[in-house]
Amino acid sequence: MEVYKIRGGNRLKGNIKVSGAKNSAVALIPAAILANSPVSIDGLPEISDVFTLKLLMEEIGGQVTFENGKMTIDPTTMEAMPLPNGNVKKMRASYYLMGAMLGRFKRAVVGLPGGCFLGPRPIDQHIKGFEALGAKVTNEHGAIYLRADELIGAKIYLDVASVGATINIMLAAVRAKGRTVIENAAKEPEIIDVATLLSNMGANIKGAGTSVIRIEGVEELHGAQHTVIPDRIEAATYMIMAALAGDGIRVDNVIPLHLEAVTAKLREMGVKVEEDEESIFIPKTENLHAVDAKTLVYPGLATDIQQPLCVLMTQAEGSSKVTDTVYSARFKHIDELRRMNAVARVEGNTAILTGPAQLHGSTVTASDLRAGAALVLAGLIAEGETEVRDIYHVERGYSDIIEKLTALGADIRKEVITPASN
Ligand SMILES: CC(=O)N[C@H]1[C@@H](OP(=O)(O)OP(=O)(O)OC[C@H]2O[C@@H](n3ccc(=O)[nH]c3=O)[C@H](O)[C@@H]2O)O[C@H](CO)[C@@H](O)[C@@H]1O
Ligand SMILES: C=C(OP(=O)(O)O)C(=O)O
Repeated sequence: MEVYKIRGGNRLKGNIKVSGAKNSAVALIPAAILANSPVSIDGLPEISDVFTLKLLMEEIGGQVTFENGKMTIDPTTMEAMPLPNGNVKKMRASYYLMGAMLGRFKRAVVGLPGGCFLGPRPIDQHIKGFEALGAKVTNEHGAIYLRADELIGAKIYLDVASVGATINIMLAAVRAKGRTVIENAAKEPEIIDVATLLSNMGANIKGAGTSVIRIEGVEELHGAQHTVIPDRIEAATYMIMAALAGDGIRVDNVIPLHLEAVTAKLREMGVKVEEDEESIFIPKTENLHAVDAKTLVYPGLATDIQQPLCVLMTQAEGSSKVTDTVYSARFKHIDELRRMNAVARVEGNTAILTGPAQLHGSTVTASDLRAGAALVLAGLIAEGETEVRDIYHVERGYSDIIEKLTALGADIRKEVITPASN
């Protein structure tokens, strides 16, 4: 089993470069299925979700190269191969194969996705959208079967502003006949990024990034070149790390606008955040104040940053509260932080953390991606050694994390431990 071993207490300094956004990358790659010639995507993060998608593109017959963050996907030889099991289960966003394959082939078989368990994660809104476009959708032994004679544009009101449902419906609707209108669409920057690639492929999409997206279906989509936007969640994680353990850290390759909610919350806690055009500098933080926070859909504070933010709250003077309104059970990290001496508890969909607490190194387990990131941050400020287990979750979303943190002065390494030392 691979683990991270972190010796806490080092002060960190220097520049850290954010990689391309996971939540864009995992939709941009399946979008290539819709083209009739190769699609190239630059700036992709080297994370397991991207490697898994490369395998999935190949499983359905695509020719794929991936070098130095650039993936070129030739979709011309792809077929509507059923994907009921296997790689689709390793990640959440394999659900985008449903929309993209339905758009291109008018049929698909895709196993229900894996990914982070954050409490229930239904895909009913995706399915409602596909059905509205004319697909027959059934769940057979844990795989979703989608079939349509033709896709016809429709008006779809999402009951929840779901990122995945918005993108998935967009992927199918760009090849439907006529106009699709998605109302109460999610507004996350990754949706704009995917719409930009699709538009460059010849799609007709208006309103991405607002709550109403209008799509006029087209007969064909062609190849295109695209560069993925920076990962705002990775950036926010490193901003929090800078506030916890930094003696001056510049986070490079960011779009500050995408980070407004986290920047505001950090400032409220007493962190100095100096924004530049494409970077953010955080000088050494002296005193942290307790705050209350609530996760919301974009442009609110992202649920994906709630778990790392909890670590900062353990270091703030007083009692902080963070309520997760998107995933009410996303608190598995709290028990692990308590093992490290954090003073924290969960009440309903709210975590309450009292600080400042001197964290102690411990053996802890990452229950999901951002819980893992939170435990890495906690390990960096803990007294003694922390061992983080189940790091495969972390590697779904943080490109070169060991190299990036080591370059700032962190004492973190990956080790293989044998079951005997469990
Ligand atoms: C690959 C990817 O982009 N993952 C992100 C995406 O996940 P994902 O797209 O899966 O999350 P959604 O935006 O769909 O989920 C938002 C909320 O809507 C609910 N819901 C969603 C779909 C549905 O059909 N029915 C339903 O009830 C969910 O349970 C959740 O409470 O957005 C989440 C919320 O910002 C982030 O945490 C994930 O990092
Ligand atoms: C929950 C996350 O990812 P996914 O939706 O891919 O599981 C995340 O990125 O924090």
